[in-house]
Amino acid sequence: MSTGTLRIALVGNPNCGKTALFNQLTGGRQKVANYAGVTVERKEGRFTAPSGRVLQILDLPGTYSFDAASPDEQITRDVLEGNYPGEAAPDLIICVADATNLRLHLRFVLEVKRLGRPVVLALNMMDAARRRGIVIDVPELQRRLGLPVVETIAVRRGGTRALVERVDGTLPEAPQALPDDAASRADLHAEVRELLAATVTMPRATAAIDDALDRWALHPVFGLAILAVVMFLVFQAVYASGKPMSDAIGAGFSWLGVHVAAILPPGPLQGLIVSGLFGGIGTVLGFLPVILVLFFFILMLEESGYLPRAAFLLDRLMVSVGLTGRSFIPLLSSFACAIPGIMGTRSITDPRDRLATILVAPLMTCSARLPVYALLIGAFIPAHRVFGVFNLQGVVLFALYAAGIVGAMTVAWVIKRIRRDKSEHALLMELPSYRMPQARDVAIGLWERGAIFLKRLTGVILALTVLMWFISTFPAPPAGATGAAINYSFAGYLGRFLQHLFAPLGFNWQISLSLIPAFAARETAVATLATVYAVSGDAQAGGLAHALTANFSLATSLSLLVWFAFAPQCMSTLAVIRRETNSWRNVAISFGYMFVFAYAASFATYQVARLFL
Ligand SMILES: Nc1nc2c(ncn2[C@@H]2O[C@H](COP(=O)(O)OP(=O)(O)OP(=O)(O)O)[C@@H](O)[C@H]2O)c(=O)[nH]1
Ligand SMILES: [Mg+2]
Repeated sequence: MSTGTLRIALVGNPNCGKTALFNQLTGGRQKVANYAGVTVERKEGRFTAPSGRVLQILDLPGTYSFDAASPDEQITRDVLEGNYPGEAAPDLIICVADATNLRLHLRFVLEVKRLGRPVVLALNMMDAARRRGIVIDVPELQRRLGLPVVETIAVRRGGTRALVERVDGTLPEAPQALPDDAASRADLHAEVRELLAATVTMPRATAAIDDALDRWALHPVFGLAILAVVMFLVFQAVYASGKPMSDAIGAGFSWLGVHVAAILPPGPLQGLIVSGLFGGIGTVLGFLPVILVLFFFILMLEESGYLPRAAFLLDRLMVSVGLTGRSFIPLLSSFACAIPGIMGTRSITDPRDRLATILVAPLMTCSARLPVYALLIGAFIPAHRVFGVFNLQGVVLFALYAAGIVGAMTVAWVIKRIRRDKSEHALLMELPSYRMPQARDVAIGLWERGAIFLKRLTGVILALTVLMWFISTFPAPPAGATGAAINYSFAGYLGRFLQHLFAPLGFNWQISLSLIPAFAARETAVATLATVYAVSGDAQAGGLAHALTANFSLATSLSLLVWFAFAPQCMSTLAVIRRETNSWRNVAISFGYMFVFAYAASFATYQVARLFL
């Protein structure tokens, strides 16, 4: 048996389970979800096969055809042909096909075969195929295709054994390379039909249970009602289950802070630990459960197969404002963070639709804003019941998310008005089968989210918080000063300077100051307010929420919530816009319109709220 690294690429139609296979083989933790276009970048992993040979596996974005139309499909094609910069063509291609949907997937298998490179076909999702009574004559398929064919179940432990054995053996012989042009591609349909007739017995075209569910989920009226109820319940659940856990953690840190303060000698070190670390970082950390609960629901939706249905339902609405149904999933990913959302737009073929989606994605409420929202809502919005069942705080949170969505639709509509090309593109989107979410995938997703949050917390947020503590504490007030010490610090001066700009929005100098680090990482606004009020001694009794109610009016707090809904989103998002669109102009447009939008909306909110509240 030969040694040395064998380089293997995983290819196939979107949503056939390539990434699930990759994770199973390499122990990786890449994102798996039940819709097309999850993977948009090449990802590499390796493992050692039983023979001792190292296998290097490349997970690639799904591809419908080599007529590569979208940027992510182009990557796949370049890698396979050895045209990807700095990378030789792979030694072996594992072509993955969804066994429940061979009619669609076999066509791509034939295209891959024409490349004339060694290929193994993995018939994945065999569990689902068997459940539906689909019978595949594997030896016959293998003979007709002239390629080794193995069955796999990527989501089951041991479900890839046959594949590993095949790949670990001798390299299959390369099929004959054939020219790849439009005329010969047309023949592929006939070839697929023949193969199917000879090797696959389908009891029925689609699963009866999917059809029954879709009659409701895709219904033009009930479908939308179901979608609205699902989203609304998610936010209620986030509030009902996440908030008590967050409060408990927050209370734990205040308690710790008080006790640690008693041990440490008074002085700057005590200040840094109590105000900066326990006050600032502890407060932000408290919001981890809220974030995880939200993601739990998003992951369940992603895995169940419901999301593409929602995209389908909303397509008409999205097209009418100048987006496409394809924008739905990137926009939904932006609830986590605009960065993966903007990268997810790579699966949108039309450059114009893609740019519109990139420009509005930052208006979706990212999880970094959740601590800011939760803090202000907790401090200012009473936990009344609405209609006896709903929590008013949950309703306000839902409204803020809705404001982001409505804002995005409005901006997209304006973009549509401005541009000259008004053509619309029909949505051709595959609806995957409904699936029970896999505990492992949900766990991986939650773990990743938690890790990202903690990494931010101990990295950029910690650094900014310490910096903010420093400028709030130094220079010390001059001898004989009468005001609070913080008024004489750098932070005091800087905050008061910025307040000139933000006073019309009802922001005091502390808020104005907190907007600066928030531009690097949203959550830091919370940490900064916590630190600033802790340094000035206001937050000691009753915690930050108490200090806020004592220092802000309800009008100010509403204005601040609105600001965070629309404000120019963080520096890293702007950097990704620059990278993905390769244009500084788009960065400037994005920053500029969001600043004006947020300023105007907060101004209106503050002035109106002041009149009525
Ligand atoms: N029942 C079953 N589900 C599977 C199997 N393999 C993958 N899945 C599910 O299929 C869905 C798609 O899996 P992914 O691994 O994200 O698919 P992908 O091919 O990487 O998709 P793209 O990155 O969009 O091209 C997920 O919901 C998986 O849990 C399998 O063998 N059996
Ligand atoms: Mg994938």
